[in-house]
Amino acid sequence: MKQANRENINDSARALHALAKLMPKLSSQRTLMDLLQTINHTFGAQLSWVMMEDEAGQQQFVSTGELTCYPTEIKAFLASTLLQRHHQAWRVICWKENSGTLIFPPTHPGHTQLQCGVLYKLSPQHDPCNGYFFLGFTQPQESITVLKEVVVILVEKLKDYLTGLVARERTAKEMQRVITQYKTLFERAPVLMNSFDRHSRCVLWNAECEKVFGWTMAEINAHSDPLALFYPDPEVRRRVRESVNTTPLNDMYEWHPVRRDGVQLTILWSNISLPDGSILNIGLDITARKKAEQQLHMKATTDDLTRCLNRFAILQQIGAALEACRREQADSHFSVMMLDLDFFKQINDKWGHLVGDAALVHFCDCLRALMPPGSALGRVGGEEFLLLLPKTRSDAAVQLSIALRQALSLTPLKVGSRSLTLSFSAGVVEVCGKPRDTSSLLISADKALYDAKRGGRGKTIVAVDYL
Ligand SMILES: Nc1nc2c(ncn2[C@@H]2O[C@H](COP(=O)(O)OP(=O)(O)OP(=O)(O)O)[C@@H](O)[C@H]2O)c(=O)[nH]1
Repeated sequence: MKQANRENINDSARALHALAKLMPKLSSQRTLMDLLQTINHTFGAQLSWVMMEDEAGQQQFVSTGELTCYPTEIKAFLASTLLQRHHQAWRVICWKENSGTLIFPPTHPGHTQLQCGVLYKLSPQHDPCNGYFFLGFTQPQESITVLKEVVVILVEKLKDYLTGLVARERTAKEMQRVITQYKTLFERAPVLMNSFDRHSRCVLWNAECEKVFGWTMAEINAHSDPLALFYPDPEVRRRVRESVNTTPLNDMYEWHPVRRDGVQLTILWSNISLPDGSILNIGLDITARKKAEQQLHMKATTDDLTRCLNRFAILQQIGAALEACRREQADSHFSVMMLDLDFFKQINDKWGHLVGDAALVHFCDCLRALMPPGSALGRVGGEEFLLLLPKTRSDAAVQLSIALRQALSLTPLKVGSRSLTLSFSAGVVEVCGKPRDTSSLLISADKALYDAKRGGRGKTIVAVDYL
């Protein structure tokens, strides 16, 4: 009897010693599986498991040891009549023998192998750490009642870890949810989003970027200077780099990066420099919108037949030239020439309306070929045109009209096998010093043109009254 008591005391001492050694290892840095393995190893157990349930009813089951067991077996065991009957009452239960018959079905090796076990109910329901802890042995444990007490102390300590674990998992889940949300937003947003680190390596490149530019992130990073793929001109690259701001801007800047196939795009970019030296770029591809706007502007300012400016657009340009002259800007003198095809009604009547149209186009083509850079041609009426010649004196304008007459006679309009030589009259107004307004300028040009017509057509007259 004394011998048995001494052995019991030794067992208790061993168990307490093991517990003391184990305590420092219950570090929150380890995984639950690691912890259970350490517990098994410390107490010489062949099975340990933890079954936990969170507020959402989601169960987590971790088991380790020489004996394998599954959540279904444990659930059935926990729901067993005995445990349910004592649902409220018990905190810790220990089985001295045949605990395997309670837990495992007869076909499971653990059914006969598992002898002793201690089951601990972690906390009441709805506690953040709600669940069960089990420690089992395949060998009979003389000191099982001592182990039961040791498990009580152990689990109290373990609970701190498990509570932390539950909180960490909840935070991790929430973070994962937020990350997934942002990732989805980043990936699927119909805006361009990318980021480059401080070594100019692309670290983020969303699906819209790949779709719009045609490059994958790997392809971009294979290039020594990824920015050069989009902006081949070093000067433009320098300006792009300079545009990066440390704070997000309300305004976005318009840039014209090149697509993989060489097509130039119009993108509105907001480039933000982040504290770690990386750059986040958010952009909007407005290439199609810009093109539509340009087409609309073209339509609103161009004459359909001759492709020169329409009345509204050429008068606007003449108005702007007068305005510059009014502000006495250097080199703001200019000439305006009003041109009108001679006997155009007869061309229509003799050759037909289509040939009349072709004559108008031919006349404009010949004139365009001679126009100095910066000048503008507009159609103001049926066969009447206005030519704006910046920094041009009236004698140079007259010379231009002479050159045009030569060109028209050298290259008559071909109509089948026949040729049609066009003739025109013109009135020139030179503007320098303090000008008047557009309408008085046009009246002067019109008068000069009228004089040219009355004087026999095919000539150019300079309006002297305007000078
Ligand atoms: N084919 C064609 N004819 C046009 C167009 N617009 C105006 N016309 C015609 O141009 C002719 C202009 O005739 P007029 O104003 O008498 O001038 P003109 O015959 O050139 O005579 P002068 O200017 O005095 O030399 C008219 O018959 C108009 O119908 C056009 O877009 N296409």
